[in-house]
Amino acid sequence: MKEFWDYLTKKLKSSLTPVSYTTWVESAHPLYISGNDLHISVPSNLHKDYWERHYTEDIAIYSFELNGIELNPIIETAEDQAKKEEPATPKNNVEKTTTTGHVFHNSHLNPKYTFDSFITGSGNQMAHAAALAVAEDPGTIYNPLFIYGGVGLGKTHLMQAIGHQMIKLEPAANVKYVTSETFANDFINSIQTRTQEEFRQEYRNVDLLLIDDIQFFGEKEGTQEEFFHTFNELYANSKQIVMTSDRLPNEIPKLQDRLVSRFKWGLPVDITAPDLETRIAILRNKAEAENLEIPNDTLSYIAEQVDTNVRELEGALLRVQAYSTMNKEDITKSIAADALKSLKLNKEQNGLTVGKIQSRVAKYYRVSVNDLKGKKRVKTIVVPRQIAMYLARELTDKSLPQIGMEFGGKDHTTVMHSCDKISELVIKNDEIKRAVNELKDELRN
Ligand SMILES: Nc1ncnc2c1ncn2[C@@H]1O[C@H](COP(=O)(O)OP(=O)(O)OP(=O)(O)O)[C@@H](O)[C@H]1O
Repeated sequence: MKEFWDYLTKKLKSSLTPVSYTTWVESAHPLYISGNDLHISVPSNLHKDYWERHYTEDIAIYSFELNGIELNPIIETAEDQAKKEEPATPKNNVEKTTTTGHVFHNSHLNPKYTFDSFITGSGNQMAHAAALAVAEDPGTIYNPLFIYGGVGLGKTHLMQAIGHQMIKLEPAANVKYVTSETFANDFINSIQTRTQEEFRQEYRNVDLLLIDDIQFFGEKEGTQEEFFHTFNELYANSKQIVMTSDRLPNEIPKLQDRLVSRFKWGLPVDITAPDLETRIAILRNKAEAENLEIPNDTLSYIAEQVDTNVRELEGALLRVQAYSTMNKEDITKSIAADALKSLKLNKEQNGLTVGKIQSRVAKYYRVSVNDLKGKKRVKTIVVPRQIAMYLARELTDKSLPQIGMEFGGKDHTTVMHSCDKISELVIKNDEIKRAVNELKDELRN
């Protein structure tokens, strides 16, 4: 089995890009041969699907080439194996390495956002595999691909990596990346300048359409209508569509049902916050790219300080770098601690807690803190409760579920809805705007 596996992987390696090889092949392991069946272990259903579609024939051909037997692959995930009685042989854990380097040029894509520079970990493994599958086989299986998750977790990076990879594999491919706002603005401009036909040509003649932050479509009826037709046209022509959002399609307020249902046709994959090991790997990769010499204990220290968001993690590294340059000292754990002290203080907002916010808001609106934490649905309590949640989100670094917990164990979607509602009212309603500003000033001092 080992001889065949070495033979197979060598063959596959010569025909795949390094990132495809690492993702699909290195993550798989042969388990055992029973009769002519070769059992292979893969990390997820996505990998399974990929192996079944791409390598079944290769395995038969190469096994025949090597020793005259046509092996038939049986691809299994850990779940499949757990369901069976057959004991699986232990897997070798192949460590994953990534390299930085490739830079491609396309006016809409950030050259840094490639698969090579994207570190995978438990929070994004599924999204990464789906993105790579789409880049290699656009418009076929996962169409549309819908990537969702919290702020700064790599959605844009992954989405653009699909664009780069597709251009790399198919240089003539027409790839278009836009934010949902740009799409909306282009559409409005086309109406004003009577160039709707050009607009349609531009958006409907692409091989891959990447639309970032689709949640902002919610408010815009006309744009949704136009996007509906763009979507249908691309879909009908088997062109790939990839979207990102901070939430699932059905959680986007005011998104038309027909779009919600279309967005669910393909595959929704989420990205969650990276664990400590992934954060360290991201920092190490970034440090290498910037030619920074940083000891491992210091990288771990920085990764421990910032646990919510990759953008902030990168910011922390830059801060440490700037601090060490300013003080003309090498980057060490103690330099990192000094550099991040102010960041920590800032984040703690001079001891501002959700509890404090609740008491101030309760006092302002002459309701009780228990009312804010409770379930009463009367307007005189609902609005202050929503404002308190909004301020907790704005002024502390607590996550949506953490805030929900402090409001009597409410769900994170309730907090999200409250924050959206108040963000909207702050623009439309002068009274709310005044209250929010006064409370913010009071709480900050
Ligand atoms: N897994 C990762 N490996 C390497 N870099 C990453 C990873 N995840 C995120 N980043 C980096 O973190 C930064 C923020 O990522 P990105 O802009 O893609 O997040 P996002 O989820 O689209 O955020 P937003 O919700 O604000 O649009 C980028 O510089 C990106 O390169």
